[in-house]
Amino acid sequence: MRIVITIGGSILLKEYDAKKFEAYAEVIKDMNKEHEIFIVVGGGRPARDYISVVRDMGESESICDEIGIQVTRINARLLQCALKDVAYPGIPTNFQQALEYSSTNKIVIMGGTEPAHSTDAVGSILAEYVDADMVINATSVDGLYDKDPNKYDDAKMIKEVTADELMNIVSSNETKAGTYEFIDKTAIEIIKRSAIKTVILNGNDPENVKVALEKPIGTLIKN
Ligand SMILES: Nc1ncnc2c1ncn2[C@@H]1O[C@H](COP(=O)(O)OP(=O)(O)OP(=O)(O)O)[C@@H](O)[C@H]1O
Ligand SMILES: O=c1ccn([C@@H]2O[C@H](COP(=O)(O)O)[C@@H](O)[C@H]2O)c(=O)[nH]1
Repeated sequence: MRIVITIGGSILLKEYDAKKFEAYAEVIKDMNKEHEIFIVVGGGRPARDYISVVRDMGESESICDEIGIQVTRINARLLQCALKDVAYPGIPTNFQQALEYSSTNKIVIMGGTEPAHSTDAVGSILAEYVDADMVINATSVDGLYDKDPNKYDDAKMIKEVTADELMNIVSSNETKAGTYEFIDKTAIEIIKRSAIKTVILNGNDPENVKVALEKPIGTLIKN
């Protein structure tokens, strides 16, 4: 299978050390024996911190997004370091480059592309562009809930959802730089039109990404 894995910066940089990058590198190398893997890395806390500094300077949301993109590319570079020579040694800045780099049979890792969406959208567009079979979105919660589980104790997890239902749940979310929480609307629109199987799961344990290939885990976005 051709698989796009999006990994939240919130997971990789939770402890600010090499361990999570190295743990992901092992899982990705293992999956790469049987599958063709593309990775998209998010910005996490560092992206939010930098965006906040630039916003305080009065810069536009697009400039704030651009700073966020730079951070996602640094995070992608860190994962590339952990994967060593099984990863392609460049970070694509667009989808055509990603496809070109993949022709080397190396694992392609990228961050953001252009302003006004999150790396979740990058993962969905990349999956459509390279005709992937599946997207695995590794985030910091077990999956989609009917409301933010970090704010509401009674939030209930949802195991399956359509793109339209998901859009309703996140419809009130903000669309400012660094605030594309959980999943953004662009990502959902692409998932809907491409109909590529997408699973959102808890990536704090990298092994969960492998589990998604074997059995239901997290939230499945169905057609
Ligand atoms: N309905 C919801 N279901 C699940 N999580 C939600 C929901 N609404 C908001 N959230 C929040 O979304 C967060 C996960 O998304 P977030 O964008 O922080 O992480 P990420 O995509 O994994 O990483 P990053 O964007 O930092 O690279 C959770 O911490 C949770 O609090
Ligand atoms: O293609 C992209 C990717 C990211 N951004 C901006 O960067 C931050 C961090 O990315 P996350 O995926 O949310 O971790 C994001 O909030 C955007 O502000 C972007 O504009 N375009």
